[in-house]
Amino acid sequence: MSDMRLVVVGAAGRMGRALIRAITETPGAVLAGAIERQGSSEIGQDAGILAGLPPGGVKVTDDPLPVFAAAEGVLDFTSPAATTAFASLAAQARIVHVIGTTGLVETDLDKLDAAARHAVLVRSGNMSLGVNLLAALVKRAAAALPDFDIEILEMHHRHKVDAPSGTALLLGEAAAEGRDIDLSSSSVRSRDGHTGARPGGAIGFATLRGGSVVGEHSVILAGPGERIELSHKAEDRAIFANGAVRAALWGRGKKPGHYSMADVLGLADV
Ligand SMILES: NC(=O)C1=CN([C@@H]2O[C@H](COP(=O)(O)OP(=O)(O)OC[C@H]3O[C@@H](n4cnc5c(N)ncnc54)[C@H](OP(=O)(O)O)[C@@H]3O)[C@@H](O)[C@H]2O)C=CC1
Ligand SMILES: O=C(O)C1=N[C@H](C(=O)O)C[C@H](O)C1
Repeated sequence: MSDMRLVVVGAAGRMGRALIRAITETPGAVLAGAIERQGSSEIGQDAGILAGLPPGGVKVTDDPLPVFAAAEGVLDFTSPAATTAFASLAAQARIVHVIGTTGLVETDLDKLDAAARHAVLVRSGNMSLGVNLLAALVKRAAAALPDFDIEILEMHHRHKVDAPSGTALLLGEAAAEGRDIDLSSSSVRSRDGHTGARPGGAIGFATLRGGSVVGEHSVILAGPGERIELSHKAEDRAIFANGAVRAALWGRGKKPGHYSMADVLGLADV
């Protein structure tokens, strides 16, 4: 089979550059395009150079249509507005759309579901192997300890714009699934002032931002007289980028649908 032709959107971003490196290093994948927003100072730049590699001949452009038409997959770690627009283009081109963008709201997810009727879409708040395994462990722990309080703590770099992180929400969903409860009606997103005692069965979120932290998450299960902490620390964005490339290769030839990283990694039934 020929190498899978992949496009990176948001190519000049922190993840965009990591994705270009991951594609270049992965056998079976080849960089077929690099997209940035109109007006970006990186338009016309060689994507390899942008990612700290030797020049590879793919220039950054702001016109996704012809690039998607000649590709088989797109890797997208941008913003909710950009991702919903790219989803419609990827669906028209019938190419695999791997989405790492976080901060998506219900109306965005409806648009992604519509796109997934025509093309393969793989989306996860965290594309790393470690976090997806952690989610499976959290689901089990939450089910095994129904009376323990669950709190999710995360820290990210100072540039992150959404909270709680996509990973924190993914871990919250795993805990809620383990308890057979609905996350949106059980979560406590912030606390300030006289909050009253902790509601039983709540899943709490706490957010820290600062410096250059790539991503750290802890799920704390607190019971009477003892506490369990399940944690993941990301040290390099390559773990997310490698997961995204793996997802694209997995999605090649699959039926249209909205898939998760747990599907890609075979963890969906763990
Ligand atoms: N699921 C996962 O495993 C991971 C998810 N993420 C998520 O990925 C997203 C991006 O993170 P990060 O790389 O740190 O952010 P950056 O801001 O560094 O990168 C985003 C890039 O997308 C570009 N962009 C925005 N809109 C468009 C558009 N319409 N067309 C083309 N390019 C566009 C931005 O350009 P400009 O700067 O000009 O706006 C920027 O270069 C976030 O939502 C983050 O939470 C991050 C890491 C892992
Ligand atoms: O914005 C980031 O950097 C990250 N975003 C994702 C999230 O919101 O969880 C994944 C990772 O933690 C890094």
